[in-house]
Amino acid sequence: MTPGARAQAAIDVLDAWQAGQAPEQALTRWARASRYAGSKDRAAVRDLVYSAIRCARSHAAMGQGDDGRAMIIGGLREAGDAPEAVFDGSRFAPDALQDHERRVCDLNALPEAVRLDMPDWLLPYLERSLGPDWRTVAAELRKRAPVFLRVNAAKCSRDEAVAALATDGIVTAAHPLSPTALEVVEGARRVHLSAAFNDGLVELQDVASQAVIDLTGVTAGMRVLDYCAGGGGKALAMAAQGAEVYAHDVNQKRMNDLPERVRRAGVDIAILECPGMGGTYDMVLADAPCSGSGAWRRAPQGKWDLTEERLSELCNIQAEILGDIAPLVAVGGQLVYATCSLFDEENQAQIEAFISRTPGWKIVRSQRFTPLDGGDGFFVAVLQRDGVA
Ligand SMILES: C[S@@+](CC[C@H](N)C(=O)[O-])C[C@H]1O[C@@H](n2cnc3c(N)ncnc32)[C@H](O)[C@@H]1O
Repeated sequence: MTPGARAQAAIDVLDAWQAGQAPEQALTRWARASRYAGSKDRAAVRDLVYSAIRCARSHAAMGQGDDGRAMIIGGLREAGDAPEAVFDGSRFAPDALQDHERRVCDLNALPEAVRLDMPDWLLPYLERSLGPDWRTVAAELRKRAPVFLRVNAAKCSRDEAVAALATDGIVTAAHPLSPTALEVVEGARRVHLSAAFNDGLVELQDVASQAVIDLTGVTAGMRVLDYCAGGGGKALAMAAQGAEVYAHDVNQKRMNDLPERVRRAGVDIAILECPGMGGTYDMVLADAPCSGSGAWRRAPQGKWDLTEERLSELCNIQAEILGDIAPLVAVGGQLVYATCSLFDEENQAQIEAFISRTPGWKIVRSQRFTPLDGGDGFFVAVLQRDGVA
């Protein structure tokens, strides 16, 4: 496909997104209807679409409109490319620029929320939660996230994983945020096809997500319940440390891929429908449903979908989950609460509210990561239940 044809495809997908389709669904529909598109074309269209969604407000403004076409024009302008070269009206390419679309608009001249690609209502939340860093963090969320791998300590060392990945042309570098983390420097699209991945030496997992597991202090032999296991990323990381891991999720379907991931990793994880039936645990992890604001580089549609009402609903669900899991922690055991949110309401404030309404608990440690640390934004708090185990 020509650059113009790829741009037109991205415009169609973005228009479908604006009409209410999820980006992945819109991309899949486009790909099914466009059998001529090769893997490089599909990857290029996906990149255009996700860059546009991350920067939807600013790029639309820079493209003098509010639709997919304007977003792609604006994106080209921010990248320093001339939109006229792509919007030339040739076969399969978008129509040539209209007069109003030729007006150049500088990113720095846009209002703050537009320039930072945030809904207006979110700015005070970001400022309150992140302090003086908030603008830098918001600007970072406009960029594409790096790809990280977790080395499966149950199967190999970090150096062995680096060497195995290199045989498939995947270049990685150790990341300082976690001793298990590798950042993919070259060949990210080949990871799924590599022998290292298929033999379970590595898993795709954000570096901050790995650092959260490091901070739990999980050790071999610990009986651990992952109460909100989802795809099982954190459950797998804890099992790789030798813990006896039980996985639960209110939505069982979210764990559909877990048995295959467990097999690949060469670990054991028991899937539980009713975690209360299993007695108490040394550690219960709640990687709670949240705004996902720390991961808006990867799932940027989330920042446009979130509303104040939804945020407050999520805070209520998190408080409920904390109340549900507290009795599952053994006396003297630990409750680990984590979110991939940047907002204080879902993080420290949530934990402080839990401590103040639930006697018998203390905060052992808590930490927040932002994309300025390299990975996704994350929060983790480790709480201890009073008493002798
Ligand atoms: C952030 S995701 C978990 C991601 C996962 N831990 C990982 O590392 O891949 C949150 C999960 O919590 C689940 N969830 C939501 N409400 C829940 C509840 N009340 N009890 C248990 N799980 C819940 C959701 O289905 C979702 O899979």
